[in-house]
Amino acid sequence: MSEHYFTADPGSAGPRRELRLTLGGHEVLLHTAGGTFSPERLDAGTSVLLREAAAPPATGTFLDLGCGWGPIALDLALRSPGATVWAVDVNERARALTAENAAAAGVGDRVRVSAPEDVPVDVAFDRLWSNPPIRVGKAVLHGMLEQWLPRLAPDGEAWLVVQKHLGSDSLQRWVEEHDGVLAPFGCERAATGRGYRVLKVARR
Ligand SMILES: C[S@@+](CC[C@H](N)C(=O)[O-])C[C@H]1O[C@@H](n2cnc3c(N)ncnc32)[C@H](O)[C@@H]1O
Repeated sequence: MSEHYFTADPGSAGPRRELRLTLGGHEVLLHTAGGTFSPERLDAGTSVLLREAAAPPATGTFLDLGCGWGPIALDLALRSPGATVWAVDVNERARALTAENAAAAGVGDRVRVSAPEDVPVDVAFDRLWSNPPIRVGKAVLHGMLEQWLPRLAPDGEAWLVVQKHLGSDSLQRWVEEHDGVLAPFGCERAATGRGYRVLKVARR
């Protein structure tokens, strides 16, 4: 059985940890566990994304694609008091931690934790924020973007953080030059920091 954090069944749970973080301007006490992404600390790339992405609107429907234990979903929900945030992950333990952390942060009623296949098809997203799972390989990553980017609302924006040495520039080119379902979308490099690029994707 695989023990990668990005599988549905991430293997042995490993230690539970407490992390005290400031998300969306609020200090929150969260729990993480082994078998999820970056359980020891807020990932550097996630931190760059939260700092560099344009402030989300106060209301709307947002998506955290690949939520892990939930830092992006919680940041969005705490910043935008009128928003509903879908927190989606294939990893069951990650989803359980996100639900627990959202409840502890007081936003459990606005964070909808879900397996990818359970998000209703008629939900459109005003914002998609993601630290996507690069290590699943290009084919899977590209498939995820082809599945979720077309679900952006007409004025929707996606903000993605990708490590430069893990292919941020080629991912940007791939979106820009896509001549299928992503043809309506442009992709620009909105920020750089600590070896990461923040990409903004929106309809041209
Ligand atoms: C780089 S981690 C980011 C986790 C979290 N958002 C953070 O910033 O700490 C990427 C996440 O994507 C999830 N993932 C992998 N494949 C996925 C898929 N097909 N659909 C949704 N999530 C997926 C992984 O389980 C992992 O939790």
